[in-house]
Amino acid sequence: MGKQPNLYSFENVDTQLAPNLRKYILERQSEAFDRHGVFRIATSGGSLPKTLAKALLDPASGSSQDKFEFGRWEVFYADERCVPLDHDDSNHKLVKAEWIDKIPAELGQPKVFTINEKLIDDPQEMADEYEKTLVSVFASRDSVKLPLFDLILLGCGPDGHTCSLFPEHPLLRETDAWVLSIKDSPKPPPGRITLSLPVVLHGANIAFVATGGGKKEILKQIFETEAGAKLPCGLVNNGAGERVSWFCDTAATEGVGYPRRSSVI
Ligand SMILES: O=C(O)[C@H](O)[C@@H](O)[C@H](O)[C@H](O)COP(=O)(O)O
Repeated sequence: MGKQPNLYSFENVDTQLAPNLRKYILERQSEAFDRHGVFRIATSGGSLPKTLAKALLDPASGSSQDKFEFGRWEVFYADERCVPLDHDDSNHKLVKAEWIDKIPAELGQPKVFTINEKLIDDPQEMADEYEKTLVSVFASRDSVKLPLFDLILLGCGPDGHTCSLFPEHPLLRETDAWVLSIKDSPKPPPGRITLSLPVVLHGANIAFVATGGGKKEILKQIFETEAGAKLPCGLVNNGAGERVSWFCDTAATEGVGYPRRSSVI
């Protein structure tokens, strides 16, 4: 398939998608440790954290020799809602409840970079501060043009959005800032911060997780139409090519003509 994104499609999420996603993430972890001794990931919210939890923590998903070393992970948010960290709309609250809080002590604890909840009324200020956090971790903006995440884990909205980058929104044209704010998100809540498209495209690896029949129409558009290629998910596919992998179930890929793979090699 050359420089094209990989589209993996599995009959079953628990017994097939999760173990394959586990294998994929273990490989990315090992590459990252070789690269710089830590594994830097960014994650979205939505339905992703629940599926991710199955890949990361369900013993049925892999052999005991293959271990995640969470103590060497740094976890960032690809997008976050401007709400307190204990609010039901918080992506951090969801991610924490789904897997971070469930990590067995012997596997270590990741370092998690949350938003500053004191800034929830000022999304731009929050985005600027989160960008400063990235700058402090990924070195100065002067020397590093874009932060290099080892893995960016994303969802795909029914309208083709990803992170909090929505179709035809002016934020898609932002080329300077690493972290952007949005006050008019079509998906509630309206105030959010998000990684910019150039930061997402720069990721060493980008994985989408999209499951269920509710995703099939948008996947057909993204993979098969010119209009779909211009949606945020399509822009990631086109901009990052073979660094992009989609982990889907057959309900989501039904009718998609693009070549599908059934296991991570
Ligand atoms: O804050 C959010 O809403 C998410 O981070 C968002 O980017 C999500 O990943 C997509 O909307 C897909 O969500 P679903 O997987 O629930 O459809």
